[in-house]
Amino acid sequence: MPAITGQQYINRIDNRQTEIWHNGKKITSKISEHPALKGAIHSQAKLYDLQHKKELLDVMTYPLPSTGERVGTSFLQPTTIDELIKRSNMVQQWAKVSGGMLGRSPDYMNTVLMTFAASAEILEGKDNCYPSHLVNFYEKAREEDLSFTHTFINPQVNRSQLYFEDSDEPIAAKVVGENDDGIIVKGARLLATQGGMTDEVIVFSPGGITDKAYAFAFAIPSDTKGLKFLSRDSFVDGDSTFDYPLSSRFEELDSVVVFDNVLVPWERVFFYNNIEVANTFKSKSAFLPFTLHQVVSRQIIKAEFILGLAESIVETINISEYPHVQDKVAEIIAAVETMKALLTKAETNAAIDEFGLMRPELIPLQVATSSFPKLYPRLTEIVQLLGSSGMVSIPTEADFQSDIREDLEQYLQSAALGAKDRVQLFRLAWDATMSSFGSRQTQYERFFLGSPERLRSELYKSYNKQPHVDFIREFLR
Ligand SMILES: Cc1cc2nc3c(=O)[nH]c(=O)nc-3n(C[C@H](O)[C@H](O)[C@H](O)COP(=O)(O)OP(=O)(O)OC[C@H]3O[C@@H](n4cnc5c(N)ncnc54)[C@H](O)[C@@H]3O)c2cc1C
Repeated sequence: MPAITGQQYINRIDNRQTEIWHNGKKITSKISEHPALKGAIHSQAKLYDLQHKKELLDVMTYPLPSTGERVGTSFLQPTTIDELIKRSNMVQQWAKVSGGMLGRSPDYMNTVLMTFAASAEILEGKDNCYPSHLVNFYEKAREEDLSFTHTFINPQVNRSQLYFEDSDEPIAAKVVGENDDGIIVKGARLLATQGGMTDEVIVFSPGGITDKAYAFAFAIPSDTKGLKFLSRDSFVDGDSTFDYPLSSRFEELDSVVVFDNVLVPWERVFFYNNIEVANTFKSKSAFLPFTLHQVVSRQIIKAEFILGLAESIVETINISEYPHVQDKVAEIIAAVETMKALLTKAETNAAIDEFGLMRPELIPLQVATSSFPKLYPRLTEIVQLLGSSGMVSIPTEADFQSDIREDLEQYLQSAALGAKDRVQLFRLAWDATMSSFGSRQTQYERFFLGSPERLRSELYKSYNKQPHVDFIREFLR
């Protein structure tokens, strides 16, 4: 089955017996009908449907050389700059559906898996490493258009550098045994966004491993025996897209993943019991440049969404004449254009890497992704500052159908819009920046790639500063 449709995605997710716990209960209904999950699942289905739109076919899919069947572009291993740009066009096409709010649309993990498989030769000849398993799994995922959640970090128990887990029962997931069929994993991992609403979960060591029991990488179906997704409380307050324009459609949920003596079949183990590989595979692989390329492509759409939102508020209440308002919107414009310029530089300076991939230049992408955790909270703050009391003068759809409708229409009208349209706009601004959904978006942009300080430290370490130091030396001569 090549690139799937939305309905195929929904059927597959519903047919799985995935164990998801939500608000004190195990979900027993169809997952796609559960109030906390249905919005994001149906939005994700729309993404898959775009793969079949005639006019988008060449952006969203590509033909497999072996069979000619069309598969999703996010699986494409690019060998030319045109193919690299095709990848970012595809990411942006999907991101536009949610204004960039679906952080873990399937292209994110498809990209990650694509890079891991392209770099599988790193595992060749190493102890307890199975490069062919990784390549086979990538090909299966590409041909069946599988969707993924992932867990790359350990529970937040004690982050001191001196901490070693010594509890009798594992907390962080570790290998507790192996047999003819595979490895057995027990313990927990964080933080699977979309946990339960994907076909599979991909699990990689968090890095900085000193005990080989924690050194592993594998992928298993979401409904594997013993695997549980413990979801956080939902931020969906209702189905109305007028009242909750974003949370009703794009609430992805985040979950703790519990492995209760889960058997991972050998053919799904990429490596285990190898500390050196666990600590270096991601950094030696093509993971970083291509994942950041996906991330920046999406973040541009999100910044453009915020720009559109801010300017819509400005026009609606007619505040464009004030210099500080122009200054604030210009700040968002500068963010959008800077992010776009960085993406263009990364693509223009792409070059073939050691794995034969057309790799985007890393530094501009690191600059963009290490800036965005600071930029995004500021962009949402600007929306709040421009919207002022409008951000909370937001009656509901039901209010507009009640006896107070005439009052609302009279007193909540604005320079450019009637009351209902104005409130609809401000509810969107509220949901993007102030609701529990909006606050989580800010936290997501701050942390989803790792802590912002670590991103900037990586930029510091990888940037070639020497020419600039030489410049100063020359200058002082
Ligand atoms: C909304 C959201 C969705 C996410 N989705 C996913 C997902 O789908 N899959 C996934 O695997 N992960 C996901 N993550 C997890 C994300 O990767 C982590 O939040 C990130 O790596 C930071 O780890 P942490 O949350 O454990 O923070 P911690 O490491 O516990 O950090 C807490 C604080 O301590 C500081 N700190 C910790 N260690 C050090 C140190 N050594 N030196 C200096 N300061 C330190 C940090 O800077 C931070 O301020 C998600 C996170 C969020 C917020």
